[in-house]
Amino acid sequence: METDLSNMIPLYAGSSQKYDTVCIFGTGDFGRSLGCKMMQCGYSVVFGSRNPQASSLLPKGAEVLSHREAAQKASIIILAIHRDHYEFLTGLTDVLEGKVLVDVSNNLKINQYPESNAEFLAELIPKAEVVKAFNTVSAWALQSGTLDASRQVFICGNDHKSKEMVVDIVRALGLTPLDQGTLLASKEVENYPLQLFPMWRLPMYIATGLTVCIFLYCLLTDVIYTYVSDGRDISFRIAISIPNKVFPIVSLILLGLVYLPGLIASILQLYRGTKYSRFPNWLDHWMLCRKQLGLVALAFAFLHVLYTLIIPTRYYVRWHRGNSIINQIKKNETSPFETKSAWRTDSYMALGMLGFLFYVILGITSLPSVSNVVNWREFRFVQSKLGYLTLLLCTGHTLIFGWNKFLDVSRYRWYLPLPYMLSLVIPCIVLVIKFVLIMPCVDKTITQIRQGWERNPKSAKQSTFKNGKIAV
Ligand SMILES: NC(=O)C1=CN([C@@H]2O[C@H](COP(=O)(O)OP(=O)(O)OC[C@H]3O[C@@H](n4cnc5c(N)ncnc54)[C@H](OP(=O)(O)O)[C@@H]3O)[C@@H](O)[C@H]2O)C=CC1
Ligand SMILES: [Fe+3]
Repeated sequence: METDLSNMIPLYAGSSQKYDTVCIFGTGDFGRSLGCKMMQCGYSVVFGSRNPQASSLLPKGAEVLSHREAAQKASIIILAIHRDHYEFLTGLTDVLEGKVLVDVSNNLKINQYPESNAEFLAELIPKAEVVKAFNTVSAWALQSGTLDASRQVFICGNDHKSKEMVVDIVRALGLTPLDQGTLLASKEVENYPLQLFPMWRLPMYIATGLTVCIFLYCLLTDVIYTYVSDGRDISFRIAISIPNKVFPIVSLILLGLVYLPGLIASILQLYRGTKYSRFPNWLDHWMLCRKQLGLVALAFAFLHVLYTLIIPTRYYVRWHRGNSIINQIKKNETSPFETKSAWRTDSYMALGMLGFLFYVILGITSLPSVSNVVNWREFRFVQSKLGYLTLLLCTGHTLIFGWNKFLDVSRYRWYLPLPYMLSLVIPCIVLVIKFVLIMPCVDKTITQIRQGWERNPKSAKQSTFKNGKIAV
């Protein structure tokens, strides 16, 4: 920790607003940061340490005593020490009896021990009430003014009153308490800080897999095909031309994948005739990471826009343009103006720009700071209606870009479909299914099912009971 806490002056030192005394065991990074924050908020803090005299970095006004003396001064003891060192607590069983022990510890690996640290502590000191809290808040965040995500404090414990006491402290520190239930939940809570972007993992795997596959496909049908059939080296296309094919293809496929699980869910509900039946786990997980899929899709669309904007400045494009003008001058001819081509290029660009605008609106509304200020109906309107409109515009953009290229057999290299055609498969499937589902007769049944109607109530109840959980 770089900040010297010993120079920090508690905000409320000497003020009339004083809370209870809280004891913190351990004068390490976390103990010191939490202690300082608590003193700033009006708590008296007493530290319990192995070496009370040697602790020089502590905030001014903090009392440092031996573990036994410190524990006697407070009804809440926050254990800012690692689980491996908990054993010494057994020697303090008599003073810890009836006290609230707050376990803040984390592990180095997911499921490192068979039981959670909090459960281990509860077994070690059965006569104390153990509450798990603060483990997702970093010492750094406590010192530097908390970030939004680290403001949440997950709390779990078996005793309601003890949990309430911890909730009060959390609130007083300006943090947000989130009750996670009994100590049974502590294992999950301890795994939270060890999970790295859990909802981003699947979208990133899909995006990386698609990017690699489509890049190789374009490389094969463009650079390698030209080299093998004509002996020409057009490998320079690897830098801009091929990525600018890959980005829109991946973006459109990902956007299609954002809306596909919702449709699969509707079809499943129609087929089962009830909503009171769980979706398969893969579908649940897919639905949960739709926002992340959409944001990755937006990033790819953004790259496509950037790469397209720099096209006129490329050497190859400038050379090609100059060359064709010189050729026309040499032959003393002018290529005729084609209204059809003008219409085609203008309309695919117009659809592309509009599609991108809605894409950006979708991305912005999915940000928590924006989605928090719109109500559920507005959020659904943007994410569903505007989302399908975006998909429609972007699919239209790609269809017009492709135009009648698919009719030209010479374009099919090694009999493989044109790259842009790959991007259309999923979006077209999604749009067709959506079109069928919004037909009044189908839509009416889906709406009824979503309002709780069941085609076969008896069997639905049995399956709900069997699964022990109700799908919403
Ligand atoms: N650092 C962070 O950002 C976060 C930490 N945590 C958790 O907080 C706890 C403390 O972390 P942190 O402060 O970073 O760790 P440190 O290593 O900085 O501090 C741990 C403290 O525990 C005490 N200690 C060390 N060995 C023993 C022992 N054998 N017996 C008794 N006490 C001992 C020491 O205090 P003394 O010398 O005073 O006895 C030491 O300063 C950990 O469980 C960690 O998982 C949770 C969230 C975030
Ligand atoms: Fe495009």
